[in-house]
Amino acid sequence: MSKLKNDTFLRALLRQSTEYTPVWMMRQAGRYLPEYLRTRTKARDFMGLCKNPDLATEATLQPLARFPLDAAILFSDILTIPDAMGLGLYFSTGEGPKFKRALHHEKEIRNLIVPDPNVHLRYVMDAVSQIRKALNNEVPLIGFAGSPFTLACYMVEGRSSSDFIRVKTMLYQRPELLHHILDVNARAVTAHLNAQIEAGAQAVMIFDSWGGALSHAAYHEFSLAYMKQIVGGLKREHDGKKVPCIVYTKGGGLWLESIAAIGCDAIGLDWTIDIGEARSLVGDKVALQGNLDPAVLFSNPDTIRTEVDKVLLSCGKGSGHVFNLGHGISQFTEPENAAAMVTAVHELSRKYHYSCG
Ligand SMILES: Cc1c2[nH]c(c1CCC(=O)O)Cc1[nH]c(c(CCC(=O)O)c1C)Cc1[nH]c(c(CCC(=O)O)c1C)Cc1[nH]c(c(C)c1CCC(=O)O)C2
Repeated sequence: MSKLKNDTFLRALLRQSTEYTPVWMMRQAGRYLPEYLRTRTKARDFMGLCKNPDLATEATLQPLARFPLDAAILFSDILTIPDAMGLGLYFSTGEGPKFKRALHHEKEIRNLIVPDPNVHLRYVMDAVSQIRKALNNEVPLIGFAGSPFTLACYMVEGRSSSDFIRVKTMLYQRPELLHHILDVNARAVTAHLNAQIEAGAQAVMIFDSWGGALSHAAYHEFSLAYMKQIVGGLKREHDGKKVPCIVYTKGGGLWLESIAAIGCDAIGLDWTIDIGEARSLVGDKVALQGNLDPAVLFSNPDTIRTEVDKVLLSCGKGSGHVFNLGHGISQFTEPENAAAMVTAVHELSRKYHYSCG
């Protein structure tokens, strides 16, 4: 396998020196791009896009054609795993994801099985290999999955929720039942990420979008413990290269030291914590990824530049930082403002890196 032309992102995740701070954006392929909306009309719906490797490749490459990003992320969704478990994922316009067969009864929960990623999620692996070919070693490809707890939120609620009443009721009333779901999910996510690594993903990220809704104790028991199990079961090397792993808990700012201790290479930060403070909490144990408030991109290029510099300044000199938004880019973002962020990171970050010469 030939050499990556731009491996800045992978080096930063491994806390090796780089000339500038690499940058990508969570949800970088998506509805804020008019070309994505055009691609979406070629499929019946969003899942039709995910399940068609040609279209998934097209969508993955769109943000890279516009912005000089330092990494690509597989176009897919965290909910492909519960879909492969037979829960019947669908998206109704304006309402987000839903499941036809949410987990309402104990029998359904006891019958859950870990899907074979190379059979039931073959379309994801096909997309990964096709995207790798199309990227032609320009930048690395990130594979991903949801955390066991975040997946359980959707599987039990059956849809997005603002209060997670069902899953939290289960957590306190039938903890052993939730633990069963989480254990199946952790095994499914491990197998899914390892299959993505074998298909060509050069780094992986676990999205724990709802772990931050838990209490301190419940987060450790019901979310972090299962992410630790996954991290421990990942293939950390493929084709002679290290495959770094990023763990992102939205709202996880209070738990950074425990997250850093599970063996991941990097922690994704949302925008609520000061990145310099995060650095002093975790020391040089892990790299950090983040953490501009996505709402900054609703402003203008000058303000964006100022806000980017604040994050870089707080992070300080040295290696181990991947610039990103603190959560996914909003569908209402002007693409020009995303461009301004990427340019600002590349230009302003050079002064924070020690030159190798
Ligand atoms: C919770 C979650 C989901 N999916 C994901 C998460 C974790 C990250 C987070 O917290 O945002 C992760 C995800 N979803 C998508 C990606 C693709 C890669 C990328 O560009 O980052 C990734 C990494 C595509 C997508 N996933 C989805 C879209 C929009 C679908 C469309 O075209 O209408 C995209 C581009 C749909 C989706 N999928 C999900 C929701 C809640 C929705 C609706 C979101 C909304 O309406 O804003 C579940």
